[in-house]
Formats: sequence, C-alpha cells, structure tokens
Amino acid sequence: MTYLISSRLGGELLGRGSGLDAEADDACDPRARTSLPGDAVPTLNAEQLEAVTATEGYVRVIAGAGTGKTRALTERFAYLVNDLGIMPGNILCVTFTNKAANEMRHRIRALTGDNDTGFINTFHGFCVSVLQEDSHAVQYPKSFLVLDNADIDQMLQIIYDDRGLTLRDMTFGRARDMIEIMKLKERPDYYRDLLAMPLASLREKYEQATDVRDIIFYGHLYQEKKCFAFDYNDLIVVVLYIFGQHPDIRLKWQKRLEYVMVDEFQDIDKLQYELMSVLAGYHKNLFVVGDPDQTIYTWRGADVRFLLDFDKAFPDVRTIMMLENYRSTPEVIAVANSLIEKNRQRIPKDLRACRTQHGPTVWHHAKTSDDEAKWIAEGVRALHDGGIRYRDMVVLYRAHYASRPVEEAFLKAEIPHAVYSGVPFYGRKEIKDSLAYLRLVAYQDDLSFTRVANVPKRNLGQRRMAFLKDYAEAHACSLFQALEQTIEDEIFKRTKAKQLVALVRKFRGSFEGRPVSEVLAALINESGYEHALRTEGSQERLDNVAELKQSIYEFENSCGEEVTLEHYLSHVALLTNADALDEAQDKVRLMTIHAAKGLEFPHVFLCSLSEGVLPSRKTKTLEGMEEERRLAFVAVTRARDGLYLTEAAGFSHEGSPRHPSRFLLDIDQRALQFSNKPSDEELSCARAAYAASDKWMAGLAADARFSPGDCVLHKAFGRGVIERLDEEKRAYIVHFDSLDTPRAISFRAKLDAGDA
Ligand SMILES: Nc1ncnc2c1ncn2[C@@H]1O[C@H](COP(=O)(O)OP(=O)(O)OP(=O)(O)O)[C@@H](O)[C@H]1O
Repeated sequence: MTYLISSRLGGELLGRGSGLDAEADDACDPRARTSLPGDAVPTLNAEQLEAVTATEGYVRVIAGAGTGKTRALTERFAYLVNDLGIMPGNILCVTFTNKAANEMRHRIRALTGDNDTGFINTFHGFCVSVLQEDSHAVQYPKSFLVLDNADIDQMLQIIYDDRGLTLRDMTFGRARDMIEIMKLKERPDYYRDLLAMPLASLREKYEQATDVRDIIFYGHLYQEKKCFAFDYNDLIVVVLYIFGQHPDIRLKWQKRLEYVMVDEFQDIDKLQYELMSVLAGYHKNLFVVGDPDQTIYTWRGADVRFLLDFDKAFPDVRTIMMLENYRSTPEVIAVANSLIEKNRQRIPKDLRACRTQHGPTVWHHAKTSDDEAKWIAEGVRALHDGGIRYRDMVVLYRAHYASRPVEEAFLKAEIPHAVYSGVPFYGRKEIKDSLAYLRLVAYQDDLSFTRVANVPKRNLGQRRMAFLKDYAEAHACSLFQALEQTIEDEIFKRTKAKQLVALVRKFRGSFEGRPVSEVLAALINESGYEHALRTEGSQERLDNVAELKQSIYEFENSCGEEVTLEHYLSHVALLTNADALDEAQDKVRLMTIHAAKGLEFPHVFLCSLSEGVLPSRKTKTLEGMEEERRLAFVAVTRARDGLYLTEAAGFSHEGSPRHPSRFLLDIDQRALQFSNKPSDEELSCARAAYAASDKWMAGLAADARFSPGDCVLHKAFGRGVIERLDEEKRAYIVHFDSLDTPRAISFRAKLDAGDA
C-alpha cells in the first residue's frame, strides 16, 4: 500500500537526498535578495525588507502561510538593535507560545550576539514581568503564585471537600471551564472582588453562596486571594487594572517600550488587544503581523477583526502584504490555495510558491482506522529508509483521540515517536511534586504544602492535615506556619513533621544566590523524594525528574541574566506541553494541529480527515465551519516537501458511518495523487452527509431572541425568567415559576415574551 509514497519519493524526492532546503530553491521574486544597509539582513524579499525597515509608526503585515512573517519579525528586532542602536530592553516582542518566544530569543541572540534579548515573551509571560515589578500596586507580594490547571484542581478539591460537593455536581474540567467563562464573559468585573475586596469579605461571599456555580467561583477567588495567586486569565486583567488605576506605572512601561511587535495578530483577543494598544500609546510604534486565514482560536475569544480593522483603529497605518511562500512545494501550495478559497468570509489572497522543487501531495483512503495507521507507519518507514530523519516527519490530527491507532501502529513497527498530548510533561506527578518542593521553599504556600507534606510518607495523613487546617484558620496563618507553631503538639509525635520543618527552614535560608538547578537537586535528595522514587522502582519518573533538572540548567544558561528561584517558578508555571518539544531527538512527532501552529516540517501526515473529526462534529455554525477549514489550512501549510492526507471508511466510535472530510473534496483534485481512491458511491454518500449536516446547522443558526433577566412564557412550563444563555448548546437556562430547578430551553423553541 505504500507504493505511492515510496515510488514517488524514490523518483522525485529521495533521489535528491534528504537535504531538502527551501532556501536552495529559486526565489520567485527577482527583487529578492536585497540587502539592508550594512548588509545586516541579506536575502529578504522587497516586502520583508520593508517590514524590517519600517520601524516607526503603526505597521501591519498581512501575510500568507510560510511567507516569512516570523522571519521578518526576527530580522526587524535585529535591525532595531544592530543597525539603529535600540536597546533590546526597550523592545517588546510578543509571540503566541513560549516555544515561539524561545526560538525567537535564540535567533535574535544569534543575529545580535547579545545575551540581553529584552522582552520577547508571550502575553502571559510579559504580564508576569510587569507584575514582578509592580504587583505592590494591588497589594500582592512579588512572590505571587501563577496557577496552572493542576493547581486550580487542587484548589477545587479544597472547595469540594469544604462544601461537600462531588464530581457529580461538576467535574473539575467543567468547573475550570466555567470559571474561565465567568471571568471572560459573564462576570468580567470579577477582578474588583479579587483585588479590592478584603479576604474576609471574599470568604463571606463564598460561604454565603448557595448555587454550585457561585460556590465554586467564589471559592476559587477566595483561594486565589488567600495564596496571592493568579491564574492565566487574571494576569492580563490585573495588569490592565494596574495600568488603569496607576497612570505613573502605565507611563513607566509605555516609555520603556519604544517598539512593540506582535506575531500571530490574527488570534489576538480583546484583552490582549487592549494591552498592546495601551503599551504602544506613548511612542506609537506598533508592528503587527498576521494571516487572517490562520485564525484558529475564535473559540477562545480571538477576533480577526483586530487585524482587519487595524487601519481604522490607528492613524497612518502602513500595510504590507506578503504572499510569496518560501516553505512549500508548488503542489502543497495548490492544495492550500484551493482549500482555503472555499471560505466565503475572507479577503481573497493566493499564496505564490517560490520553490520549484516538486513533492507528493497524496490522499489515502483506507478501509479501517487500523489500516490507515498502518499505511502511515509504512510511509514513515519508507521515507526513513530513503534517508529522511524521523524528526522531519509529523503526524497531525484535529483531536487527541485520533492519535491512538497511529501510536499503536508505530509501536508495532518500532518507529521512534513522541506524542505531544496526554499528560503534559509539566503536568506529570513527579514534575509537579518537584516543583512544589521548590515553591514550598520559596513561598511556603498552602498549595505546595498540601501537595508534598506527606510525599514521601511522613505520617501526615488526613487527620493531622485537618488539625493544621483548623489551626491555620483560627490563627489566620498558612499551613506551614501552623505546623511550625504546633510542632511540639502530641499529634505530631511519631511523624516526620520536624524533619519537614527543618528542611524548609534550611533551604529557605540558603536558596538565594544559588543556581535553581542545584537547589532542586539538593532538595529532592534531602527531602527523601528521590529516594522514594527509587524505592518505587519507577525509572520513568526518575528520568523525568532528571529531565526537569536539565531543563532548569538550560534555562539558567540561556536566560542571559541571573535566574532567581521566583523568576524560574513564574516562568515554569506558564509552560505548556508544546514547550517540552525536544527537537534534538530523532523521533516522529505526533501532535494536534493547534500545537503545530507556527511550525514547519518536511513531511506532514494529516490523519483522520473524516467528516465529524475535521470538521469537528461539534461545528454548529457557518463561521465555525470556516474556522475548521482554516484549521485544515494551517495543517497543510506546515508541510515543506510532502503532504499525506489520510482517512478511513468504517464507523466512528459513536457508531455512525465515516465519510471523507468535505475539506478533501474542497481541494482541487488535480493537485492530489490518490493512493487509494474512495468509490463513487462512497463519495456520493459523503456529499449527502455534508448536505444533511449543513441543513442541521442552518436549523441551529436560530439566534437568541431573549437576554438574561427577560421574562418568557413557555407553552408547557408557563412563566419563567432567563438566568443565562448557553451559547454552546444554543439554549437559554430558564428558571420557571412552576419548576424547582432550571431548564435548558433551545433557542429554536417557541417562547413568548412574558410579564415581568
Ligand atoms: N526571503 C526568504 N528567502 C528564503 N527563505 C525564506 C525567506 N523568508 C522566509 N524563508 C523561509 O520560509 C519558511 C517560512 O518562514 P516563517 O516561518 O518565517 O513563515 P511564517 O510566515 O511565519 O509562517 P506561518 O505563518 O505559516 O507559520 C522558513 O523556512 C524560512 O526560513
């Protein structure tokens, strides 16, 4: 079944070896290869050069995939520093992920030779920098905590135990989503409660709450305030609040940031936009780059309008268009262009291929998912036998579950691979435990204490922890302080509580000035944690802890300045799974399309391209469908040399028949080679399925006619008041006078306006 891959590759790609270098191809624009004054930046095309040298004012680059946006951004930074003499510390460059920020830092260090790379960061990371300097403005210490999902879950556990809630009331995942929606949409003023309300009042609000949602929400705010903690959502909100309340602090940052640049501007949300506008408000140098066709975070509040209307929002905007794609073969470009042009809500723009080398763009239709996975494994093997490194291949999918058959096939075929999903590196127990030890030493906060007090076993079980909790509450102190103050109590006889206190005290007094990697190594050794892992015989966990030590060591060496423990802890709290991507290992990468944003790979396998997977079966609107198509576009434009689109017949895990994705049929079929073509009958069934789902979506398109607080009349339940809207379910949540509990009523249902 691999004949197509192997024969085509044998003939067209492998003949030239694996050193396929985009830059070795002809550049399509004769104006290319222009040099900057002083030859700082060779081989940029005219538009890139303009983007690099147009340093003053408001500049917008609208560019296609693979046209060198990120490259232009990097070169611009270097130009500002090397040619114009701007200090790196006066430049803010915002990227979408930590990984992109790290890459940019590396590239800029290579270009400028300077260790000071200024503020190259994600939005969240930059906000942490602001807060580390100015959190006093909201009466938070510099040592505030940044919470990740596992920390939030730990807080939820405390709330659930305290208020007798169970997962049946709400799972932690749902509770986290709910908190996020409350913060972003339903109660955007929440930060006033968090920042301005005294802890005791917040606690009262929590204790008086009766509705499950309120209990969880106020319990979460109370816990956050108690630990001086912020979650990701709070970071930008709090910084904006500080800027609003303290013009002196705002002006300090505005003056400091002489140049502000933002990558991936198509995926910016309202708060991020506000922050960037404020920051650029003094020097008025704001440079943004984005591709409207790659907006894939609308579901998280991204709004492409900020890019499209940039020229209306700011004065004298200079717009630069970049359409020459340096990344992909003409075949991949043909696939990408013909796919994305089916979106109706877009500015028409075609990518132009600069490369002249050819490569395969294959559609493989398999009988079953297992066959599909096997075909991919055989394809990978064939490419590898032909000289392509494993790490130059990636398998992309819409949703994590799609990776399972491919993983199994790779295991069977003994293909080295790494999955960027499942339990993220920084979410693993041993990593969280190790970091909790570091945090306990730095902050003695309750979250870290609860996590590791009894890990390894110190005989500090539930009864003793409850004792500490009561004491801490009665004396308004932390759990660790409670332990220090009651250490001689009878209850701690026959425990190792004294050793724990001694450990924390010892490290608390000695961590400053020591490298963090060294502190961690000593801490997990002296706490007995490493020994416990050894006794457990868990080599994988030990390896992961070793990996953590190594990553801290590398962070210290790459940072350019002295890394304090607090600095490291806030940095690590913002890391996600995608950041653990280890490029050095020769393994095929498996990841979601969202995780692949901004990356490129010589060979891309896009699997599970079935209707219901991509586009997702959760797609309910035309806009949603267009976002799914953009997602497919992002996936195909990651490929440099080879693109393999695969799907399988059979049945989905819900039992419905599977059809090839509509996006496969959107593609100009002349741009594809078929390894195994679906039959005409299969294709006509697929078309019927698209039509049925379009009809269903049109039915759902009914909009909400009522708002929260409105009175309505239902033909069976009578009068009710709308409590809120569930946009996802397209339903009102209504409290009917005749019913004790609320009901979700579809937007489509016939409701009349009722009397207030
Ligand atoms: N002027 C140029 N000449 C040759 N190669 C270039 C040029 N500009 C960029 N490239 C190469 O093209 C590829 C894509 O560049 P880059 O990643 O900067 O694009 P991008 O627009 O940010 O992509 P995307 O939005 O799809 O993530 C990279 O391999 C880069 O090295």
